[in-house]
Amino acid sequence: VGNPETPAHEDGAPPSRIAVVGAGIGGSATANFLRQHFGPEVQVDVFEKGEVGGRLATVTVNHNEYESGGSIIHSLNLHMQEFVKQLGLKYRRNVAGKTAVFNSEEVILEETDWYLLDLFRLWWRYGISFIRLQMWVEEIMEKFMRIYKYQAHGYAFSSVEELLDSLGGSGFINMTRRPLSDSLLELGVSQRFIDEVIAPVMRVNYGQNVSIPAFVGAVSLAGAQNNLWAVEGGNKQVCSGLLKMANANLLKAQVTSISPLHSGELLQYQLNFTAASGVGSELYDIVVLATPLQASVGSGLQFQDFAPPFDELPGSYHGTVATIVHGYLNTSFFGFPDPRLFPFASVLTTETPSLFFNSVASVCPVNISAGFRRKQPQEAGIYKVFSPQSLDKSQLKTLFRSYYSAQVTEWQAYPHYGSSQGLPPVELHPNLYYLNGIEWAGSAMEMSSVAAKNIALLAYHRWNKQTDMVDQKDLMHRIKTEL
Ligand SMILES: Cc1cc2nc3c(=O)[nH]c(=O)nc-3n(C[C@H](O)[C@H](O)[C@H](O)COP(=O)(O)OP(=O)(O)OC[C@H]3O[C@@H](n4cnc5c(N)ncnc54)[C@H](O)[C@@H]3O)c2cc1C
Ligand SMILES: CC(C)=CCC/C(C)=C/CC/C(C)=C/CSC[C@H](N)C(=O)O
Repeated sequence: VGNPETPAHEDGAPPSRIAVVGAGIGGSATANFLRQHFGPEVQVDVFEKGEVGGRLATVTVNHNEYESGGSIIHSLNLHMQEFVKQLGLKYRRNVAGKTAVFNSEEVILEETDWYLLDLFRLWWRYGISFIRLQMWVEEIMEKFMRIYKYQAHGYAFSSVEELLDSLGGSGFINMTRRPLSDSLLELGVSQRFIDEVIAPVMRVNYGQNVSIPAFVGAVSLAGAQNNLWAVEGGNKQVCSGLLKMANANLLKAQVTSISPLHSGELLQYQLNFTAASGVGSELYDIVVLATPLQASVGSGLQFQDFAPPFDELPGSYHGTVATIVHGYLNTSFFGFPDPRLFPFASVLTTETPSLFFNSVASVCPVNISAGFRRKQPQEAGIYKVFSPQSLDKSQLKTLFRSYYSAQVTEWQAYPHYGSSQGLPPVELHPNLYYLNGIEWAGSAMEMSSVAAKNIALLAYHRWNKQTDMVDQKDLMHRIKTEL
């Protein structure tokens, strides 16, 4: 759409006003990076129609908060790590707990206290599938980490395809197009391992099956490793912290439409919005849309007067329900009549039509005081259940012997992978950028953060017509030889 080469200003003046639509991690990180690149003078307005944090949110039970959206962060997610450092926030390590896999009749796989025994069991059941898988994920992570070097050197990409190509060549792009199961079978991973281990991980993390693309499959598997952390006090604090650090103006308003305004050589964008106080309209030099634009998500944003016309993007988002339950887990349902003998903190499930939930896990509050311990199943505890639909009373009574409360969050959670072909564009119009296309490669806090840094760099280079910093090839080599 549009021609990215058209300049907004001919005179080399910096932009005076930039708008970001959405104050999730993507929008907040964008505001922060825009401030870093464009300097202290530019006005950065961030529009948010709901809560700062977006899909990073908590629910409160008994005066404690629990993550109901994005909850875990990988130890090699360096943007998230850097935000936490810069904001003076603290890490919260995962409190160890054992995982089991349930197939609707019995627990088919269980972690024990003995690492070597677990390894032996995996080898006995699946051969060397798990070693092959581990090496595959490590290799992908290693290539993915190149992005931090490229971005530190100021390089930007005009599309998600260009970004992926620079990290892992055509192999990475192909991984966004072919099913995870095909890639793993080709790798020599057994069908049994795919059914009993990989499928349960895809169900808990993306609510979908092993036909999701291999790239997001690898992101999901990285999210099942044991080097994970979260932000003490709640992940959404990163968003409010970044907005503050960026000295951005937060406007609690829903942007209802956007249209380009040409006046001679000058191109600006008019944003119309609705706030509690009424409707408003503002002009901006650069606009970043940091929210999914698929119809099923309902951003309420309309594109007006774009030639050629431009509208919502194809594809849909996947509905996932997170239910935070305070109660007594019905361990009999999993084949453990005596709750004292149920050793698991989380139960994943295989792809079984009769199962009405994807996973159930005992969860820790966002503030873990010293000496915190997980509740035993014979005690009332706090559990998070992921399911494709809201749980009815009888389903809740199946999973819990009794419960005090059940708080439901219905998310348009992540792309419904396979509902659209190809990856959405980053550049929608000369100075109008779209962040959330990256989710179609993989949806995670760090993916939105990587996209945020990329868009801030791209907007800066486009504004200053620095074409040599965009879509450069062979960056590994170039960086090695740069002074
Ligand atoms: C249940 C669940 C669990 C997850 N678990 C993890 C996890 O453990 N680890 C991980 O890394 N990721 C996880 N994710 C994914 C992660 O949460 C998302 O990828 C990430 O938060 C997306 O951030 P974002 O800022 O790009 O989008 P969003 O958070 O969706 O932000 C978009 C914002 O834009 C606002 N907005 C929309 N339209 C308008 C408008 N017209 N005007 C003004 N504002 C508007 C919205 O209100 C929203 O606040 C999970 C997601 C879900 C739903
Ligand atoms: C972007 C890279 C390289 C790694 C990110 C790995 C990661 C943290 C993936 C998590 C993905 C995700 C959408 C998880 C959802 S569910 C999380 C958790 N199991 C929960 O119970 O909330």
